Amino acid sequence: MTNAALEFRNIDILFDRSGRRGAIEAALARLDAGETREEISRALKVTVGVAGANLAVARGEISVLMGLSGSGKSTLLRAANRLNQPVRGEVRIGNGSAWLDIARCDDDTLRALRKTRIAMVFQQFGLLPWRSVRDNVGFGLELRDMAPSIRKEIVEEKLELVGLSNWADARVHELSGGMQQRVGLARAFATDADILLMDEPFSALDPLIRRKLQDELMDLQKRLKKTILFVSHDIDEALKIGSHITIMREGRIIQTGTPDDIALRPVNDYVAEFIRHMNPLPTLLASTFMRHTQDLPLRPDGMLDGGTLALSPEGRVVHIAGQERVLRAFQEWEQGAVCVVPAKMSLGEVIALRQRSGFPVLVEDEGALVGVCDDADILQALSGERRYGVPVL
Ligand SMILES: Nc1ncnc2c1ncn2[C@@H]1O[C@H](COP(=O)(O)OP(=O)(O)OP(=O)(O)O)[C@@H](O)[C@H]1O
Repeated sequence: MTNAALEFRNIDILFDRSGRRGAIEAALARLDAGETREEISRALKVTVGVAGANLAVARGEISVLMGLSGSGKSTLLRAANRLNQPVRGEVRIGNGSAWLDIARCDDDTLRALRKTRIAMVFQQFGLLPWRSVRDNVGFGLELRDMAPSIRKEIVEEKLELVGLSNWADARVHELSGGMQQRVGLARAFATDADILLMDEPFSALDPLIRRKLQDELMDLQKRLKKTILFVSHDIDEALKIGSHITIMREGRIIQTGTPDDIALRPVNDYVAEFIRHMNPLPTLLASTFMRHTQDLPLRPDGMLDGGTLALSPEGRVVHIAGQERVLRAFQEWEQGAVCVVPAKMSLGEVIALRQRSGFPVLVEDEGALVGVCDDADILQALSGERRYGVPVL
């Protein structure tokens, strides 16, 4: 990938529990010979944290590492700022026109990268409880010896960004978990690092706050265009915020793809099993479960004829281009209106519109009619049949 901000190439990360010289080399030889993590652990007391990982994270995207506990997500993430040192492979970061290998660069370069390019947000916030919110947000800048006046300006701006301006003088321990996590976000944004590493930053929060912070993160990311590598063990979170998702199992990458790739084209049963447990309502988009117009029987009266939206009796089509207009359409609801929705509308919203209107929901893309969602399509999407060809039950 040419526009990658961060790239892992053939990464192996091993942890030696034996203390014996040569244990890592012996483990690598067994790994190359195809032995499993379990076999290597038993024979040599070496844990394979990550094996043969390749991943490119594009500039400005949120890339999510996803998998069960112990699958190697945090270990791979931590290689991005060398909190974990790979025994083989490269961790490449773009540096103007050249590439730097974080896994092998000298300590001064590493320190500089950590100060200016890569910031980390931890699950447990990593805040200093005795300091004020303001001083926590400015902590990274303080370490960089930034002049207090400039620091103050940046800190105020980031506090405003995460909606905590009124809490600047409070001590961190006075804040709720969700607010503390916002302080963590503001601190990461304040460093001006272009790459953010986030290790399950929201997992300690209750579901409502968690969803709100996910929305805020997506919004901030759109505005600030950071490159974010995000660890999660929650498939719904991954599908919601990730532009790419990487599924890991026992230290290995099983699949990397867009949310659609993962949800609609899982490479094996292991990935499909995750998808089986996702909540499809906010995740599946109309484009993924509609029936395409070319697959519909054409009607001589022209109702679904021709592939454009000039298709229904006057005043009975409601154009809905986005969330805001869905809500408005709900308020000014015209009974019996046929809904035309964009291809990016979620299953949950399509169901609500289908329910209100009493008609199948039509799907448009760039002004052309591309598909229709009727009850059968909706039920198939809910049951998982349309997603990967296998019913849930
Ligand atoms: N510093 C370490 N020393 C020894 N073993 C480690 C170390 N860090 C990770 N491991 C091991 O590497 C494997 C992968 O762990 P890792 O923390 O990356 O998994 P994870 O997918 O992030 O799990 P979780 O969701 O529970 O955080 C595990 O077997 C773990 O015990």
